[in-house]
Amino acid sequence: MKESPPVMNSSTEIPSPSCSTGLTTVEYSTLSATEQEKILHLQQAILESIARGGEITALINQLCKLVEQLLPNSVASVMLLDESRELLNVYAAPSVPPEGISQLNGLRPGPGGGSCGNAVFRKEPQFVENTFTDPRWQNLRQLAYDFNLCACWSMPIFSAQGAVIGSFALSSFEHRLPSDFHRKLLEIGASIVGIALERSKTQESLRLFEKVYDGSEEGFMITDLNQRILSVNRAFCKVLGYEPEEVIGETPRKLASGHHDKSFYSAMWESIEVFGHWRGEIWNRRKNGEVFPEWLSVSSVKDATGKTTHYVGIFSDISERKNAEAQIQYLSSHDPLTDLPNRILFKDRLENALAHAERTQSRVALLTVDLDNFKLFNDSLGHAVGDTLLRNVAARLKNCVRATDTVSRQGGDEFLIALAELPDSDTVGTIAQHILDQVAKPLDMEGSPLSLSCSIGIAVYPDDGESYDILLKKASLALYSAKAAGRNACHFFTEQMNSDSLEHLRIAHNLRHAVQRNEFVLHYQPQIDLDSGQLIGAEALIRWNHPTEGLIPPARFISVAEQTGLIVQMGEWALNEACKQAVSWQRSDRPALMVAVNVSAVQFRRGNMEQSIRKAIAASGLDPTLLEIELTESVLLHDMEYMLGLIKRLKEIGITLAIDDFGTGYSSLAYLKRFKADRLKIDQSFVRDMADDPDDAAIVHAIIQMGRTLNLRTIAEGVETAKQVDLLRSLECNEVQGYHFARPMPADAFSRFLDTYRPAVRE
Ligand SMILES: Nc1nc2c(ncn2[C@@H]2O[C@H](COP(=O)(O)O[C@H]3[C@@H](O)[C@H](n4cnc5c(=O)[nH]c(N)nc54)O[C@@H]3COP(=O)(O)O)[C@@H](O)[C@H]2O)c(=O)[nH]1
Repeated sequence: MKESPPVMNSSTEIPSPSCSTGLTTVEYSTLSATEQEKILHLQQAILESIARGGEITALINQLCKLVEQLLPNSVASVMLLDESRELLNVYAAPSVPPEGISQLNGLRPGPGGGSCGNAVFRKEPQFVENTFTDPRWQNLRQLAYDFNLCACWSMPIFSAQGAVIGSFALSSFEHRLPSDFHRKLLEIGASIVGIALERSKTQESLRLFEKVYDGSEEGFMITDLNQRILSVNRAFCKVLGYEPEEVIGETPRKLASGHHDKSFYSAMWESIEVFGHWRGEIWNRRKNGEVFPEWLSVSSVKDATGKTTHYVGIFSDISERKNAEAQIQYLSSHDPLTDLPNRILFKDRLENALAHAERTQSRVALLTVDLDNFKLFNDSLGHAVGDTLLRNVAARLKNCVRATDTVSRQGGDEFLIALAELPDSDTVGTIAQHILDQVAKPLDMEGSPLSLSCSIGIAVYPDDGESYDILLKKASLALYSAKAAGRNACHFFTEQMNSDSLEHLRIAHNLRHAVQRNEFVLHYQPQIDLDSGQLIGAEALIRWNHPTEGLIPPARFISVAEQTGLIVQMGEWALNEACKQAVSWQRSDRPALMVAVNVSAVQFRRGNMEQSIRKAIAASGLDPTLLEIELTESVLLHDMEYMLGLIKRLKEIGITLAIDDFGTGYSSLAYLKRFKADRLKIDQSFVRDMADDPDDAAIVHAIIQMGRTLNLRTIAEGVETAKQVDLLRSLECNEVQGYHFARPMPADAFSRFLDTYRPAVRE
């Protein structure tokens, strides 16, 4: 049995010779005075060693040597059972050569296992006078011969519980039997070894406990039955900041944080009394006053009779874990960019506000806020600037509402606001207008002012709905409507929006079939050169020729087609059809006609525009210089580098480029130059009122000037009156398009128009 050395102290008792094994022992009094004296010397020597605090192996080796001195011509040995309790190994045999030890190791106790094997097997002393002949030495005969071990006397060693753990033996180089004195030596030897090993085990356990107790990361506290602290470990002192002497004698109440009421402690002590333990989270106070969370386990310690004698508390400081949990909790409920609550927390807060509003009969408004053209800023100025803009907007939104309201970021440039406890809907309108004004205030971006705007959709509880989902859906519809109405506006939800959204779904469903059945037609609207009055081209405009509803204008289905992606197929068809048609109009007696085709942003993102255009030209045989594609500014600014490359390649084929709805977007000179646009189409919203509104006239004038500076032609769309024509001419606009000249018409009607058209004679 492998044993760790014990640490013995001077209080360790030398066993009384009569209490060694419980076997019949030699009476001390039967020994002679000299023998008694020798035994006393032996005990004294061992005691001195113990007093010096020697190790157990050294102690047992010394014992062997001392006993050997008392029996000349002999060697002493201690063998112990291994952990399996099946084999004996030499623990100490200071005078036996190593070869002898290796022959002895692994000895199986049994009738032929020599004196030690038999002592352990039979649990009683074995005195073999002649090892060469005795049957008990049958399995060890060779050893006896090799080392001239003529006789061998062995005494079993017992544990405190009475189990045999090994043997103490004296092997003699002469055939002989032990005298009483020798038997006494054996008894004392076996007894000392037994007790020393036992002590060693206890000491080891104690040392282990001490190690755990003092080396532990967890705080330990031991109290008596009255909860007076008896002992605390190092971790306790480290966590709580007390020295042991500051808490010993006190009760754990010294550590109380005041965070728990009486019932908490009563429940805790009830559990300890009934179940013997309590485990849970508790807030305690450090010496410096700081309150911190602990994971505490308190157990009662009972004696052999089951009576509680002590309480042990073990705890760990869980502040860090709690902080990490709080951090995770925060991150999972907040947007990292703006620090605003995210969708999950927003929903929770709104639902609480709704429950409160139901009780107090008040109103709650849900606002969906979306920045106008944010993507343009993000793509053109870079994401770092985009992030700064979002953080600024978040701060402004928070400043527009009360602390009890919630502003949240849903991702991208979308924000949600919950306004709680509102007296009426008018207040919402006022707050929404304030938000529009605040967001529209120029931002200082590293010295350059930057203007943003936003659109807001509003749904109000209980008028528009009673749940988060319904209010969100309705506020989103209202937002959609605000965007469609030209942005920088706030719209309250109306039932009309609901039916519009149902209409949207219906269109999305039918559009798919329309694409399969090819239910589209192109109408063409003439474009006139203002100077000469000549018809120079046509804009191809798609219509849905619905089997039951008749011609449906693009305003009703283009955005749905874009959202569903169907625009890619529809746009490809329009391109092919317009090219074919333009070729069919070509006749020697007619001037060459340009055909302009609208191309949506989605076609650039999802389709292969370059290939589609090349194919349409190849299939129709149209001179590429007679094809113009109309793009809005926003298409060009999305993924600018890619678009620059693509437009460059298309222009190399000869295709021309018109910027549609010019004036409503970014209107930047820089990108017009980079993209080498050919024509600017002045948005009809400016043309419509230019005759009456000097601001619109000024914008039209500025666009025409800008075009001239950059060597671009300008075309005004939506021209309906002669007055507008005159004004545009005076501003030196190049071309015009509008109902004043002709509405968009089917291809055959356009063909007839071509034949009958005569430029108006200018006065
Ligand atoms: N991606 C594609 N978009 C397309 C395609 N065809 C059309 N469209 C887009 O739909 C928008 C609306 O088109 P439509 O209803 O045909 O309106 C055009 C004209 O009918 C209208 N117009 C022309 N003159 C006047 C006028 O004097 N008064 C007045 N009130 N309206 C007039 O303007 C529209 C032409 O606009 P524009 O394209 O900006 O030149 C249309 O704007 C396209 O965006 C398609 O095939 N693909």
